[in-house]
Amino acid sequence: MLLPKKGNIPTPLDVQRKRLPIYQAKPQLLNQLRQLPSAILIGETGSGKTTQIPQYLYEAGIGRQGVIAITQPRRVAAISLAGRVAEETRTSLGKLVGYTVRFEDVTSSETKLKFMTDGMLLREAIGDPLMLRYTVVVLDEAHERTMHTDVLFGVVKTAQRRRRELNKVPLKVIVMSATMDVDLFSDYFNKSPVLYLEGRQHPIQIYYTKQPQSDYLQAALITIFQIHQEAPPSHDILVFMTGQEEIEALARTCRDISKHLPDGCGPMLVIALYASLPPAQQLRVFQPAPKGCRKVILSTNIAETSVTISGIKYVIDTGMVKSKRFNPDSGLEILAVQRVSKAQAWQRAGRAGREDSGLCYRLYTEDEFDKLIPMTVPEIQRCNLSGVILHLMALGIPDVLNFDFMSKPLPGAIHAAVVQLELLGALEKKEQQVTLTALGKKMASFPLEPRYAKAILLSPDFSCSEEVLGIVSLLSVDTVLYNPPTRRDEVLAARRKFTSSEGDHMTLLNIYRAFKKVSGNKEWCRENFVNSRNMGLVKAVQAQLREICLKLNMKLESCGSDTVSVRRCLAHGMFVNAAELQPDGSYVALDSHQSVAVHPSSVLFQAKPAYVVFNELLHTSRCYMRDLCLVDAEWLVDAAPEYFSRKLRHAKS
Ligand SMILES: Nc1ncnc2c1ncn2[C@@H]1O[C@H](COP(=O)(O)OP(=O)(O)OP(=O)(O)O)[C@@H](O)[C@H]1O
Repeated sequence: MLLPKKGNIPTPLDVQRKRLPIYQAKPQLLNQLRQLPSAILIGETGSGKTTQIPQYLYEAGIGRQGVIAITQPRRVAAISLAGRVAEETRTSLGKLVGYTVRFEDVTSSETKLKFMTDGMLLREAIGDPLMLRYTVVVLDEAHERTMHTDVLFGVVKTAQRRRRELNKVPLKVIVMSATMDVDLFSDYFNKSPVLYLEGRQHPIQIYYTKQPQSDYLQAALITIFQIHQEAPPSHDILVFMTGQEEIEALARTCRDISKHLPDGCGPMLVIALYASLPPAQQLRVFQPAPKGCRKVILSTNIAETSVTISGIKYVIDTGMVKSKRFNPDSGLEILAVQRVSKAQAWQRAGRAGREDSGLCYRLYTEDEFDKLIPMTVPEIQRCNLSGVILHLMALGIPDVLNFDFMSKPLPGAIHAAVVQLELLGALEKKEQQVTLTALGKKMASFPLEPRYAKAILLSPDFSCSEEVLGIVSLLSVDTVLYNPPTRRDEVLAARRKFTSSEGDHMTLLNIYRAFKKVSGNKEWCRENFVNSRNMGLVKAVQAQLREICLKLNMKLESCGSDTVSVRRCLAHGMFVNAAELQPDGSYVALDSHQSVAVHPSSVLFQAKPAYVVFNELLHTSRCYMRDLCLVDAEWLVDAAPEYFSRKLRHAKS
């Protein structure tokens, strides 16, 4: 039962639902959606697309034979939206309305409206490529163009076509966003009609800076406190920034400053929000601040789309985002801070004005805004594709190299991914035909990058599965260490106990072992600058990975103090990211021959070993390798003999 029975008194939520711009269009929308196999739906942020469309469909009996899936690029959105829709339908979460995200499934056999991350729907499709459980798939926030969303577009389109051919229950596809390239989407989904939703509920005032800002963090800090001094305390602030370290640092500064404000300035509750926070921690942003206290949320782009955080009146947009870029010539993926697109800027502004009128301060000039690219470049055109290709092969897509991508990956990127997967032993090429090997099939069972999956799968050969599982779990979480700049000497002293001359992976493993020895004792974590929340998440990830290993009948052993075995195993998984020390003290990435440097945060910053493997490249003033592990050249040659005999010779010549 979704709407109140006749005679029931409408609740404030019912009243709110009816005030949404989408409500006016409901009969007409349902009429069209009932007929159309696919539709593109465009409506302003906050018009009610995500929360209402699934309910409207269900109420009207559309797709009732199965489940209506609503995908979101981010888990925090999937969880909070499911909560909101459950509330609106007056049902308990997990019954009629549920959600599925990595590590969490809050659904039951009764669930008909299922919010999920696009990655989860993609994983489900491995076991059920026709998606027979679902009658409708709503692809929300399609403009985000994450790797998963783009692959999902193709997978959903294929499932829809195959179901028609096989005379199965049809699959309805609805693609939604406030900001997208409608022609591109419409063409891709067989010239689907585009439905436009008129109007927005609350106005949003946009302000630009008069001059370009050289230091957006400083500008953000000043803006936060200007608002804090002038606006009523119930008006909360949401600030968009680029990453965890920056957010934690600004949060500390805000907390410090807010202790010394003049009388008349109320208290401030500063909350950080970024992807690697444990889910419970992320959901704190949705709780109201105590009365008289202003909530200031410092967030990465994870709060950019779909979420409604009640109380937010002000949005401060630094205009910057940290995202990946891929160079298919070098095969290297780089994480870099860059300007947002116009679509992202509009989404950010759209987080204000959800419950009332809002204000958005853009910390850049109007001229700078005009120069932003209109749409975010799809991830598929700027990331390493090896994970996607592996996934598509596991889905049984016959001709992966010619997969029907909405936007074609860069020429060379697919080739680079295939070469990488061949090197890892996941694919074989026979007469132009690429097939998944037995190892590749196993690699695809892990929700991890192929190189980590490979290291885990090889770990029984080195009798070090427990250690490798621990390390991969540690790497799957943003950071488990606190590095407060004001307490640098204390941090260094505390870290020294765990520092391994064998590199960052082994150092992290030492810390993780010590953490487990004291059973995660909070006091110990504080003294050692360890983030106990993130460590808790590491344990959860490890448990999930262990479960997958057990399903694959792997023998999980610990190698105790034999760290050489662990490093050998890592070298076998991560050899594509290897670098060699040059006579002049610099490093060269062996795959691309690009010049790279050791990041100052690495324990190997001073040591300069001859060979290392690294996790990722970070591009700031230079191209830095982050998270390094000391390896022997012999192990690299062992891992990929032909490849390294070529590479090492080339690097030396
Ligand atoms: N968790 C919530 N708490 C309070 N109000 C909410 C919540 N979720 C949604 N709303 C209300 O419902 C409105 C519509 O939200 P909905 O997410 O459906 O919009 P949308 O059109 O999908 O926007 P967007 O494109 O920004 O995701 C919001 O503007 C807000 O007023």
